[in-house]
Amino acid sequence: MIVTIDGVAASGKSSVASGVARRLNIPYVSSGLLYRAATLLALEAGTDLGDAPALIALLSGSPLRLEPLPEGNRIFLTPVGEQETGAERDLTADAHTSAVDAGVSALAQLPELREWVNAQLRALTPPFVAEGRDMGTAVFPQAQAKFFLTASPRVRALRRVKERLEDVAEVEAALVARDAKDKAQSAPAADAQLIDTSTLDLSGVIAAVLRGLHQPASSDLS
Ligand SMILES: Nc1ncnc2c1ncn2[C@@H]1O[C@H](COP(=O)(O)OP(=O)(O)O)[C@@H](O)[C@H]1O
Ligand SMILES: Nc1ccn([C@H]2C[C@H](O)[C@@H](COP(=O)(O)OP(=O)(O)O)O2)c(=O)n1
Repeated sequence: MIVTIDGVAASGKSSVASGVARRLNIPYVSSGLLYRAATLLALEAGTDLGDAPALIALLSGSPLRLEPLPEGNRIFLTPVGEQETGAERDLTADAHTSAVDAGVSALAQLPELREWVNAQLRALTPPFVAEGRDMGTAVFPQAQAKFFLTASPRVRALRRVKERLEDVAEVEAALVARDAKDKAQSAPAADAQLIDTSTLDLSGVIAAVLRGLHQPASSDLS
């Protein structure tokens, strides 16, 4: 079984995917974490976020390992020279900074980078919950159940500042700008169930998804 949870930035995808996956006792997979880790490595290496061949070359020499932990995915890099020792660097926290937020959409619009991410996702063995932007459309169109989360920009910004202690108006503007840049790959699947999470708490959204696993496609659960 594959369940997809797509949605706009900070709509609750990873928290909801984690909660649903734990209830179903299966892993969940964060596709955004792969885009974020690639962006972090590019920023650190000074690689142009629009230069697909240079990015692919950088990533080919930077072995990444996505660990689909139920309580939150983590991503690890084996740094150059550490292949023998097996020592890894945990990139997860550094992949969630405002600098990565600001750069990730440029990299994510490159077809070569999307293929790099998608190949890793398609190599995974089901069952799992996959979350991102295009899980139910481009990557796993065959998924058994698909969801698309939205929430108003202000609600999403208020949720994010609880994590990062930044200015709400600035965070809201950055979220809206990123939604616009990610629009091409962020359309809901025709058979996705839409959930507006603006007035639901996390357990309410998880419950709506669990109910929706048994609903016909294309119903509005909000
Ligand atoms: N329905 C909700 N009600 C309240 N807070 C939520 C809800 N959904 C998510 N959150 C909180 O909002 C923040 C962003 O959620 P997250 O799962 O990281 O979103 P995304 O993966 O879409 O970026 C997190 O701090 C999370 O705990
Ligand atoms: N399937 C995906 C997942 C993420 N992306 C891109 C677009 C997003 O701005 C970044 C980061 O995604 P992520 O899901 O981690 O971001 P948010 O938690 O929603 O802020 O990656 C994508 O293009 N396709």
